[in-house]
Amino acid sequence: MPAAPSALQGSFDVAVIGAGVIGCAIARRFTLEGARVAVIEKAPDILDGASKGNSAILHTGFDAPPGALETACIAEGYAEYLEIHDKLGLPLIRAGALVVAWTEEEEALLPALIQQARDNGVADIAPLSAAETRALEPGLGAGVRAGFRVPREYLIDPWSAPHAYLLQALANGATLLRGCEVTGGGFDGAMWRLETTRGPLSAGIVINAAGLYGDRIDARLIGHSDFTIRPRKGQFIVYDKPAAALATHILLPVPSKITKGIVVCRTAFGNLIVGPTAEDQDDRETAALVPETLAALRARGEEILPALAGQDVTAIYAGLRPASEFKDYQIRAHAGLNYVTVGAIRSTGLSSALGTARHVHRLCAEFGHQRTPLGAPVWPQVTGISEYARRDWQCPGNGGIVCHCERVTRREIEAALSGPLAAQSLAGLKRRTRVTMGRCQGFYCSAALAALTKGRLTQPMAEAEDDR
Ligand SMILES: O=C(CO)COP(=O)(O)O
Repeated sequence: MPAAPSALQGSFDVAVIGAGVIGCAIARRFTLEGARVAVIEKAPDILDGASKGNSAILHTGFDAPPGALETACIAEGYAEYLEIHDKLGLPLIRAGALVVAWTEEEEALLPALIQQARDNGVADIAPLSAAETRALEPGLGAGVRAGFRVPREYLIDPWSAPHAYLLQALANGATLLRGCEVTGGGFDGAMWRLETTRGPLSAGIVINAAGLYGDRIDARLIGHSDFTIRPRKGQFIVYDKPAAALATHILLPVPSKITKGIVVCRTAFGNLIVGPTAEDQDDRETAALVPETLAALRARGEEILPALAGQDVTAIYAGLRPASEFKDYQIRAHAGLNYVTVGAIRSTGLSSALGTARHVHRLCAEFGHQRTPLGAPVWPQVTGISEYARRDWQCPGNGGIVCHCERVTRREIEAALSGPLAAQSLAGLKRRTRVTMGRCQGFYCSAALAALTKGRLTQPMAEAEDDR
Protein backbone atom coordinates (compact mmCIF):
# COMPACT_ATOMS: atom_id res chain seq x y z
CA MET A 1 0.00 0.00 0.00
CA PRO A 2 2.45 2.72 -1.06
CA ALA A 3 1.13 6.08 0.04
CA ALA A 4 2.11 9.58 -0.90
CA PRO A 5 4.10 11.14 1.95
CA SER A 6 1.92 14.26 1.76
CA ALA A 7 -1.12 12.20 2.78
CA LEU A 8 0.69 11.28 5.96
CA GLN A 9 1.99 14.62 7.08
CA GLY A 10 -1.35 15.50 8.51
CA SER A 11 -1.84 17.14 11.83
CA PHE A 12 -4.28 15.55 14.24
CA ASP A 13 -5.67 16.26 17.66
CA VAL A 14 -5.10 12.67 18.69
CA ALA A 15 -2.96 9.81 17.34
CA VAL A 16 -4.00 6.37 18.53
CA ILE A 17 -1.30 3.71 18.16
CA GLY A 18 -2.82 0.27 17.62
CA ALA A 19 -6.04 -0.80 15.94
CA GLY A 20 -7.13 -3.59 18.23
CA VAL A 21 -10.47 -3.43 19.95
CA ILE A 22 -9.15 -0.86 22.44
CA GLY A 23 -7.65 1.43 19.79
CA CYS A 24 -10.82 1.21 17.69
CA ALA A 25 -13.02 2.12 20.66
CA ILE A 26 -10.73 5.00 21.64
CA ALA A 27 -10.74 6.33 18.07
CA ARG A 28 -14.55 6.26 18.09
CA ARG A 29 -14.85 8.01 21.45
CA PHE A 30 -12.47 10.85 20.59
CA THR A 31 -14.04 11.29 17.14
CA LEU A 32 -17.51 11.52 18.65
CA GLU A 33 -16.13 14.07 21.10
CA GLY A 34 -15.07 16.23 18.17
CA ALA A 35 -11.36 15.40 17.85
CA ARG A 36 -9.48 14.87 14.59
CA VAL A 37 -8.11 11.36 15.09
CA ALA A 38 -5.48 9.26 13.32
CA VAL A 39 -5.30 5.53 14.04
CA ILE A 40 -1.91 4.00 13.31
CA GLU A 41 -1.64 0.23 12.85
CA LYS A 42 1.57 -1.57 11.93
CA ALA A 43 -0.17 -4.66 10.50
CA PRO A 44 -1.79 -4.65 7.05
CA ASP A 45 -5.20 -4.83 8.69
CA ILE A 46 -6.85 -4.08 12.01
CA LEU A 47 -7.38 -6.61 14.86
CA ASP A 48 -4.18 -8.42 13.98
CA GLY A 49 -2.73 -8.74 17.48
CA ALA A 50 -4.40 -9.66 20.75
CA SER A 51 -7.85 -8.87 19.34
CA LYS A 52 -7.75 -11.56 16.68
CA GLY A 53 -8.70 -14.40 19.01
CA ASN A 54 -10.79 -14.48 22.16
CA SER A 55 -13.86 -16.11 23.66
CA ALA A 56 -16.26 -13.41 22.43
CA ILE A 57 -18.12 -12.91 25.68
CA LEU A 58 -19.57 -9.60 26.83
CA HIS A 59 -18.69 -9.87 30.51
CA THR A 60 -20.55 -8.16 33.32
CA GLY A 61 -17.34 -8.06 35.37
CA PHE A 62 -18.98 -10.09 38.15
CA ASP A 63 -15.66 -11.77 39.00
CA ALA A 64 -13.38 -8.79 38.44
CA PRO A 65 -11.49 -7.37 41.44
CA PRO A 66 -13.74 -4.91 43.32
CA GLY A 67 -12.43 -1.38 43.07
CA ALA A 68 -10.05 -2.12 40.18
CA LEU A 69 -9.88 0.13 37.13
CA GLU A 70 -10.58 -2.95 34.98
CA THR A 71 -13.84 -3.51 36.85
CA ALA A 72 -15.00 0.07 36.33
CA CYS A 73 -14.08 -0.03 32.62
CA ILE A 74 -15.95 -3.32 32.12
CA ALA A 75 -19.08 -1.91 33.77
CA GLU A 76 -19.02 1.24 31.66
CA GLY A 77 -18.13 -0.65 28.47
CA TYR A 78 -20.82 -3.25 29.03
CA ALA A 79 -23.46 -0.54 29.54
CA GLU A 80 -22.45 1.33 26.40
CA TYR A 81 -22.42 -1.83 24.28
CA LEU A 82 -26.02 -2.51 25.30
CA GLU A 83 -26.91 1.07 24.44
CA ILE A 84 -25.33 1.17 20.97
CA HIS A 85 -25.29 -2.36 19.60
CA ASP A 86 -28.61 -2.07 17.75
CA LYS A 87 -27.67 1.25 16.20
CA LEU A 88 -24.48 -0.28 14.76
CA GLY A 89 -26.08 -3.59 13.77
CA LEU A 90 -24.09 -5.60 16.33
CA PRO A 91 -25.38 -8.89 17.71
CA LEU A 92 -26.14 -9.66 21.34
CA ILE A 93 -26.96 -13.24 22.24
CA ARG A 94 -28.53 -13.23 25.68
CA ALA A 95 -27.19 -16.62 26.77
CA GLY A 96 -26.43 -15.89 30.42
CA ALA A 97 -23.60 -17.65 32.21
CA LEU A 98 -23.69 -20.57 34.57
CA VAL A 99 -20.78 -20.76 37.00
CA VAL A 100 -20.29 -24.38 38.00
CA ALA A 101 -18.33 -25.70 40.98
CA TRP A 102 -16.88 -29.15 40.25
CA THR A 103 -14.85 -29.76 43.40
CA GLU A 104 -15.30 -29.26 47.12
CA GLU A 105 -12.70 -26.47 47.03
CA GLU A 106 -14.53 -24.69 44.23
CA GLU A 107 -17.84 -25.04 46.02
CA ALA A 108 -16.33 -23.43 49.12
CA LEU A 109 -15.37 -20.40 47.01
CA LEU A 110 -18.90 -19.76 45.71
CA PRO A 111 -20.29 -17.59 48.56
CA ALA A 112 -17.33 -15.18 48.32
CA LEU A 113 -17.66 -15.09 44.54
CA ILE A 114 -21.36 -14.28 44.76
CA GLN A 115 -20.56 -11.51 47.25
CA GLN A 116 -17.86 -10.21 44.89
CA ALA A 117 -20.39 -10.11 42.07
CA ARG A 118 -22.78 -8.10 44.23
CA ASP A 119 -19.95 -5.75 45.25
CA ASN A 120 -19.33 -5.24 41.54
CA GLY A 121 -22.93 -4.24 40.98
CA VAL A 122 -23.98 -7.58 39.48
CA ALA A 123 -26.80 -8.21 41.91
CA ASP A 124 -29.12 -10.53 39.97
CA ILE A 125 -27.38 -13.67 41.21
CA ALA A 126 -28.58 -16.43 43.52
CA PRO A 127 -26.86 -19.65 44.61
CA LEU A 128 -28.00 -22.88 42.97
CA SER A 129 -27.82 -26.40 44.33
CA ALA A 130 -26.34 -29.18 42.21
CA ALA A 131 -29.84 -30.23 41.13
CA GLU A 132 -30.84 -26.67 40.25
CA THR A 133 -27.63 -26.18 38.29
CA ARG A 134 -28.21 -29.38 36.38
CA ALA A 135 -31.84 -28.51 35.74
CA LEU A 136 -30.69 -25.35 33.94
CA GLU A 137 -28.11 -27.23 31.88
CA PRO A 138 -29.05 -30.93 31.69
CA GLY A 139 -26.06 -31.86 29.52
CA LEU A 140 -23.52 -31.18 32.28
CA GLY A 141 -21.24 -34.07 33.22
CA ALA A 142 -20.93 -35.90 36.51
CA GLY A 143 -19.58 -34.10 39.55
CA VAL A 144 -21.55 -30.85 39.57
CA ARG A 145 -21.61 -29.70 43.22
CA ALA A 146 -23.31 -26.28 43.03
CA GLY A 147 -23.39 -23.14 40.94
CA PHE A 148 -24.96 -19.80 40.20
CA ARG A 149 -26.35 -18.09 37.15
CA VAL A 150 -25.18 -14.71 35.87
CA PRO A 151 -28.11 -13.79 33.63
CA ARG A 152 -26.50 -10.79 31.94
CA GLU A 153 -23.32 -12.41 30.59
CA TYR A 154 -23.83 -12.39 26.83
CA LEU A 155 -22.23 -13.61 23.62
CA ILE A 156 -21.13 -11.12 21.00
CA ASP A 157 -19.22 -11.05 17.71
CA PRO A 158 -15.63 -10.21 18.64
CA TRP A 159 -14.79 -8.75 15.24
CA SER A 160 -17.91 -6.90 14.13
CA ALA A 161 -17.82 -4.85 17.32
CA PRO A 162 -14.37 -3.29 16.85
CA HIS A 163 -15.01 -2.96 13.12
CA ALA A 164 -18.15 -1.00 13.89
CA TYR A 165 -16.33 1.22 16.40
CA LEU A 166 -13.65 2.10 13.87
CA LEU A 167 -16.12 2.39 10.99
CA GLN A 168 -18.04 4.93 13.01
CA ALA A 169 -14.85 6.86 13.72
CA LEU A 170 -13.95 6.83 10.00
CA ALA A 171 -17.47 7.80 8.92
CA ASN A 172 -17.15 10.81 11.19
CA GLY A 173 -13.78 11.97 9.95
CA ALA A 174 -11.04 9.83 11.50
CA THR A 175 -8.03 8.67 9.44
CA LEU A 176 -6.73 5.10 9.45
CA LEU A 177 -3.12 4.32 8.55
CA ARG A 178 -2.50 0.61 8.14
CA GLY A 179 0.83 -1.02 7.43
CA CYS A 180 2.27 1.90 9.37
CA GLU A 181 4.65 1.33 12.25
CA VAL A 182 5.64 4.04 14.71
CA THR A 183 9.43 4.07 14.76
CA GLY A 184 10.02 7.05 17.04
CA GLY A 185 8.80 10.45 18.02
CA GLY A 186 9.13 13.43 20.30
CA PHE A 187 7.01 16.03 22.07
CA ASP A 188 7.96 19.71 21.80
CA GLY A 189 5.75 20.90 24.62
CA ALA A 190 2.78 21.51 22.33
CA MET A 191 2.71 18.83 19.65
CA TRP A 192 4.00 15.32 19.09
CA ARG A 193 5.87 14.49 15.93
CA LEU A 194 5.62 10.77 15.28
CA GLU A 195 7.99 9.07 12.87
CA THR A 196 6.38 6.16 11.07
CA THR A 197 7.27 3.77 8.30
CA ARG A 198 4.86 5.74 6.12
CA GLY A 199 6.24 9.15 7.00
CA PRO A 200 5.89 11.64 9.84
CA LEU A 201 2.70 13.02 11.32
CA SER A 202 1.91 15.39 14.13
CA ALA A 203 -0.63 15.10 16.92
CA GLY A 204 -1.59 17.03 20.02
CA ILE A 205 -2.04 13.87 22.08
CA VAL A 206 -0.62 10.36 21.61
CA ILE A 207 -2.51 7.36 22.97
CA ASN A 208 -0.61 4.11 23.14
CA ALA A 209 -3.05 1.23 22.61
CA ALA A 210 -0.41 -1.07 21.14
CA GLY A 211 -1.52 -4.17 23.03
CA LEU A 212 1.18 -6.83 22.98
CA TYR A 213 3.75 -4.12 22.21
CA GLY A 214 2.43 -1.49 24.64
CA ASP A 215 5.52 -1.51 26.86
CA ARG A 216 7.84 -1.28 23.84
CA ILE A 217 5.96 1.71 22.39
CA ASP A 218 6.21 3.45 25.78
CA ALA A 219 9.94 2.79 25.86
CA ARG A 220 10.30 4.06 22.29
CA LEU A 221 8.30 7.25 22.78
CA ILE A 222 8.64 8.27 26.43
CA GLY A 223 11.82 6.43 27.34
CA HIS A 224 10.43 3.94 29.85
CA SER A 225 7.53 1.64 30.61
CA ASP A 226 5.92 1.08 34.00
CA PHE A 227 5.00 -2.50 33.13
CA THR A 228 6.22 -5.42 31.05
CA ILE A 229 3.93 -7.33 28.73
CA ARG A 230 3.87 -11.04 29.49
CA PRO A 231 1.88 -12.67 26.71
CA ARG A 232 -0.58 -15.25 27.99
CA LYS A 233 -1.61 -17.77 25.38
CA GLY A 234 -5.09 -19.20 25.18
CA GLN A 235 -5.80 -22.23 22.98
CA PHE A 236 -9.35 -22.98 21.87
CA ILE A 237 -11.24 -25.79 20.15
CA VAL A 238 -14.13 -24.92 17.84
CA TYR A 239 -16.82 -27.57 17.44
CA ASP A 240 -19.04 -27.82 14.40
CA LYS A 241 -22.46 -26.20 14.48
CA PRO A 242 -24.54 -29.15 15.75
CA ALA A 243 -22.60 -28.93 19.05
CA ALA A 244 -24.12 -25.52 19.76
CA ALA A 245 -27.36 -27.26 20.72
CA LEU A 246 -25.61 -28.96 23.64
CA ALA A 247 -25.32 -25.87 25.87
CA THR A 248 -27.67 -22.97 26.43
CA HIS A 249 -25.52 -21.01 28.87
CA ILE A 250 -21.95 -19.81 28.84
CA LEU A 251 -20.51 -22.52 31.10
CA LEU A 252 -17.85 -21.06 33.38
CA PRO A 253 -15.79 -22.77 36.05
CA VAL A 254 -14.95 -21.07 39.34
CA PRO A 255 -12.20 -18.63 38.31
CA SER A 256 -8.68 -18.68 39.72
CA LYS A 257 -6.53 -15.62 40.44
CA ILE A 258 -4.96 -15.94 36.99
CA THR A 259 -7.77 -17.04 34.72
CA LYS A 260 -11.49 -17.48 34.32
CA GLY A 261 -10.61 -21.04 33.37
CA ILE A 262 -11.94 -23.30 30.62
CA VAL A 263 -15.19 -21.92 29.23
CA VAL A 264 -17.67 -23.89 27.14
CA CYS A 265 -20.05 -21.74 25.14
CA ARG A 266 -21.78 -21.20 21.85
CA THR A 267 -20.50 -18.52 19.52
CA ALA A 268 -22.32 -15.79 17.62
CA PHE A 269 -21.55 -17.85 14.52
CA GLY A 270 -23.44 -20.91 15.72
CA ASN A 271 -20.48 -23.06 16.79
CA LEU A 272 -19.41 -24.14 20.22
CA ILE A 273 -15.98 -23.38 21.69
CA VAL A 274 -13.96 -24.86 24.52
CA GLY A 275 -11.08 -22.82 25.95
CA PRO A 276 -8.95 -20.90 26.65
CA THR A 277 -5.87 -22.25 28.31
CA ALA A 278 -3.73 -19.73 30.19
CA GLU A 279 -0.07 -20.23 29.31
CA ASP A 280 2.51 -17.53 29.91
CA GLN A 281 5.18 -17.19 27.24
CA ASP A 282 7.81 -14.72 26.02
CA ASP A 283 6.89 -14.80 22.33
CA ARG A 284 4.63 -11.86 21.41
CA GLU A 285 3.95 -12.98 17.85
CA THR A 286 3.23 -16.67 17.72
CA ALA A 287 0.46 -18.46 19.54
CA ALA A 288 1.44 -22.05 18.79
CA LEU A 289 -1.17 -24.78 18.94
CA VAL A 290 0.07 -27.74 20.96
CA PRO A 291 -1.53 -31.15 20.25
CA GLU A 292 -1.15 -32.46 23.83
CA THR A 293 -2.72 -29.31 25.29
CA LEU A 294 -5.56 -29.47 22.80
CA ALA A 295 -6.15 -33.12 23.66
CA ALA A 296 -6.36 -32.19 27.36
CA LEU A 297 -8.70 -29.31 26.48
CA ARG A 298 -10.90 -31.65 24.53
CA ALA A 299 -10.97 -34.10 27.42
CA ARG A 300 -11.93 -31.32 29.84
CA GLY A 301 -14.68 -30.18 27.45
CA GLU A 302 -16.06 -33.72 27.42
CA GLU A 303 -16.05 -33.86 31.21
CA ILE A 304 -18.07 -30.64 31.31
CA LEU A 305 -20.41 -31.69 28.49
CA PRO A 306 -20.12 -35.44 27.84
CA ALA A 307 -22.11 -35.25 24.60
CA LEU A 308 -19.20 -33.33 23.06
CA ALA A 309 -17.48 -36.69 22.68
CA GLY A 310 -19.50 -37.39 19.57
CA GLN A 311 -19.06 -33.99 17.98
CA ASP A 312 -16.84 -32.90 15.11
CA VAL A 313 -14.14 -30.31 15.62
CA THR A 314 -14.12 -27.65 12.92
CA ALA A 315 -11.06 -25.65 13.90
CA ILE A 316 -8.53 -24.88 16.58
CA TYR A 317 -7.05 -21.48 17.32
CA ALA A 318 -4.98 -19.63 19.87
CA GLY A 319 -4.70 -16.02 20.92
CA LEU A 320 -2.37 -13.98 23.12
CA ARG A 321 -3.58 -11.82 25.98
CA PRO A 322 -1.44 -8.74 26.66
CA ALA A 323 -1.10 -9.54 30.35
CA SER A 324 1.57 -7.94 32.53
CA GLU A 325 3.07 -8.42 35.99
CA PHE A 326 0.06 -6.47 37.30
CA LYS A 327 -3.44 -7.87 37.53
CA ASP A 328 -5.09 -4.55 36.74
CA TYR A 329 -5.03 -2.52 33.55
CA GLN A 330 -2.14 -0.08 33.31
CA ILE A 331 -3.74 3.12 32.07
CA ARG A 332 -1.79 6.30 32.75
CA ALA A 333 -1.79 9.88 31.56
CA HIS A 334 1.79 11.14 31.52
CA ALA A 335 1.78 14.67 32.81
CA GLY A 336 3.60 17.19 30.67
CA LEU A 337 3.83 14.80 27.73
CA ASN A 338 0.26 14.74 26.37
CA TYR A 339 0.61 10.99 26.27
CA VAL A 340 -1.60 8.21 27.59
CA THR A 341 -0.57 4.59 28.01
CA VAL A 342 -3.42 2.11 27.74
CA GLY A 343 -1.54 -1.04 28.65
CA ALA A 344 -2.00 -4.56 29.95
CA ILE A 345 -5.61 -4.74 28.80
CA ARG A 346 -5.96 -8.44 29.33
CA SER A 347 -8.72 -10.70 28.11
CA THR A 348 -11.58 -8.51 29.32
CA GLY A 349 -10.66 -5.86 26.73
CA LEU A 350 -13.51 -6.79 24.40
CA SER A 351 -16.04 -6.18 27.19
CA SER A 352 -14.37 -3.07 28.56
CA ALA A 353 -13.29 -1.34 25.34
CA LEU A 354 -16.05 1.27 25.16
CA GLY A 355 -15.65 2.03 28.88
CA THR A 356 -11.87 2.14 28.63
CA ALA A 357 -12.25 4.64 25.79
CA ARG A 358 -14.46 6.87 27.95
CA HIS A 359 -11.95 6.64 30.80
CA VAL A 360 -9.07 7.62 28.50
CA HIS A 361 -11.08 10.53 27.14
CA ARG A 362 -11.69 11.81 30.66
CA LEU A 363 -7.96 11.48 31.45
CA CYS A 364 -7.14 13.70 28.48
CA ALA A 365 -9.09 16.56 30.01
CA GLU A 366 -5.93 17.26 32.00
CA PHE A 367 -4.11 17.93 28.74
CA GLY A 368 -6.67 20.62 27.99
CA HIS A 369 -8.33 18.39 25.40
CA GLN A 370 -11.66 20.06 24.95
CA ARG A 371 -13.52 19.86 21.66
CA THR A 372 -17.15 20.25 20.76
CA PRO A 373 -18.81 16.82 20.56
CA LEU A 374 -20.40 15.97 17.21
CA GLY A 375 -24.03 17.06 17.20
CA ALA A 376 -25.37 14.38 14.87
CA PRO A 377 -22.76 11.67 14.28
CA VAL A 378 -23.14 9.17 11.47
CA TRP A 379 -24.06 5.64 12.63
CA PRO A 380 -22.86 3.14 10.01
CA GLN A 381 -24.31 -0.37 10.21
CA VAL A 382 -22.03 -3.38 9.99
CA THR A 383 -23.10 -6.33 7.87
CA GLY A 384 -24.54 -8.93 10.20
CA ILE A 385 -22.65 -12.23 10.12
CA SER A 386 -24.08 -13.64 13.32
CA GLU A 387 -25.90 -16.94 12.96
CA TYR A 388 -28.65 -15.50 15.11
CA ALA A 389 -29.47 -12.61 12.76
CA ARG A 390 -30.92 -12.43 9.26
CA ARG A 391 -28.06 -13.17 6.90
CA ASP A 392 -27.35 -11.98 3.41
CA TRP A 393 -27.75 -15.46 1.88
CA GLN A 394 -31.42 -15.19 2.81
CA CYS A 395 -31.77 -11.92 0.86
CA PRO A 396 -32.20 -11.52 -2.91
CA GLY A 397 -29.49 -10.16 -5.17
CA ASN A 398 -26.58 -11.44 -3.10
CA GLY A 399 -24.59 -12.80 -6.06
CA GLY A 400 -24.73 -16.37 -4.79
CA ILE A 401 -22.98 -18.18 -2.01
CA VAL A 402 -19.17 -18.42 -2.23
CA CYS A 403 -18.42 -20.14 1.11
CA HIS A 404 -21.12 -22.78 1.61
CA CYS A 405 -20.04 -23.88 5.07
CA GLU A 406 -20.55 -20.40 6.53
CA ARG A 407 -23.01 -19.32 3.83
CA VAL A 408 -21.01 -16.24 2.86
CA THR A 409 -22.29 -14.50 -0.23
CA ARG A 410 -20.43 -12.81 -3.02
CA ARG A 411 -22.08 -9.53 -2.03
CA GLU A 412 -20.75 -9.87 1.54
CA ILE A 413 -17.24 -10.49 0.22
CA GLU A 414 -17.46 -7.54 -2.18
CA ALA A 415 -18.64 -5.33 0.69
CA ALA A 416 -15.74 -6.48 2.86
CA LEU A 417 -13.30 -5.66 0.05
CA SER A 418 -14.54 -2.11 -0.35
CA GLY A 419 -15.23 1.00 1.69
CA PRO A 420 -13.01 2.83 4.18
CA LEU A 421 -12.22 -0.33 6.11
CA ALA A 422 -11.72 -2.70 3.19
CA ALA A 423 -10.06 -6.00 4.17
CA GLN A 424 -6.35 -6.09 3.34
CA SER A 425 -5.61 -9.74 4.03
CA LEU A 426 -7.33 -13.11 4.04
CA ALA A 427 -7.35 -12.99 7.85
CA GLY A 428 -9.07 -9.61 7.65
CA LEU A 429 -11.61 -10.97 5.17
CA LYS A 430 -12.33 -13.90 7.47
CA ARG A 431 -12.94 -11.59 10.40
CA ARG A 432 -15.39 -9.53 8.37
CA THR A 433 -17.30 -12.35 6.66
CA ARG A 434 -16.41 -15.77 8.18
CA VAL A 435 -15.35 -16.93 4.73
CA THR A 436 -13.29 -20.19 4.90
CA MET A 437 -13.98 -20.54 8.63
CA GLY A 438 -16.50 -23.38 8.37
CA ARG A 439 -16.06 -27.11 8.46
CA CYS A 440 -14.12 -27.40 5.19
CA GLN A 441 -11.76 -24.58 6.30
CA GLY A 442 -11.64 -23.15 2.79
CA PHE A 443 -11.02 -26.40 0.93
CA TYR A 444 -13.93 -25.78 -1.44
CA CYS A 445 -14.07 -21.99 -1.73
CA SER A 446 -10.43 -20.88 -1.69
CA ALA A 447 -10.04 -20.98 -5.46
CA ALA A 448 -13.12 -18.82 -6.00
CA LEU A 449 -11.97 -16.54 -3.23
CA ALA A 450 -8.49 -16.18 -4.72
CA ALA A 451 -10.09 -15.10 -8.00
CA LEU A 452 -12.40 -12.64 -6.26
CA THR A 453 -9.64 -11.05 -4.21
CA LYS A 454 -6.94 -10.98 -6.91
CA GLY A 455 -5.15 -7.63 -6.84
CA ARG A 456 -7.36 -6.34 -4.04
CA LEU A 457 -5.49 -7.40 -0.90
CA THR A 458 -2.25 -5.84 0.37
CA GLN A 459 -1.31 -9.33 1.48
CA PRO A 460 -2.45 -11.61 -1.37
CA MET A 461 -4.07 -14.92 -0.49
CA ALA A 462 -1.14 -17.11 -1.41
CA GLU A 463 1.10 -15.19 0.99
CA ALA A 464 -1.49 -14.89 3.72
CA GLU A 465 -0.87 -16.57 7.00
CA ASP A 466 -3.48 -19.09 7.86
CA ASP A 467 -4.46 -17.30 11.01
CA ARG A 468 -7.57 -15.70 12.38
O1 LIG B 1 -12.40 -16.28 28.32
C1 LIG B 1 -11.80 -15.36 28.77
C2 LIG B 1 -12.38 -14.02 28.81
O2 LIG B 1 -13.53 -13.95 28.04
C3 LIG B 1 -10.44 -15.57 29.28
O3 LIG B 1 -10.28 -14.99 30.51
P1 LIG B 1 -8.92 -15.18 31.28
O4 LIG B 1 -7.91 -14.31 30.66
O5 LIG B 1 -9.26 -14.76 32.68
O6 LIG B 1 -8.53 -16.62 31.18
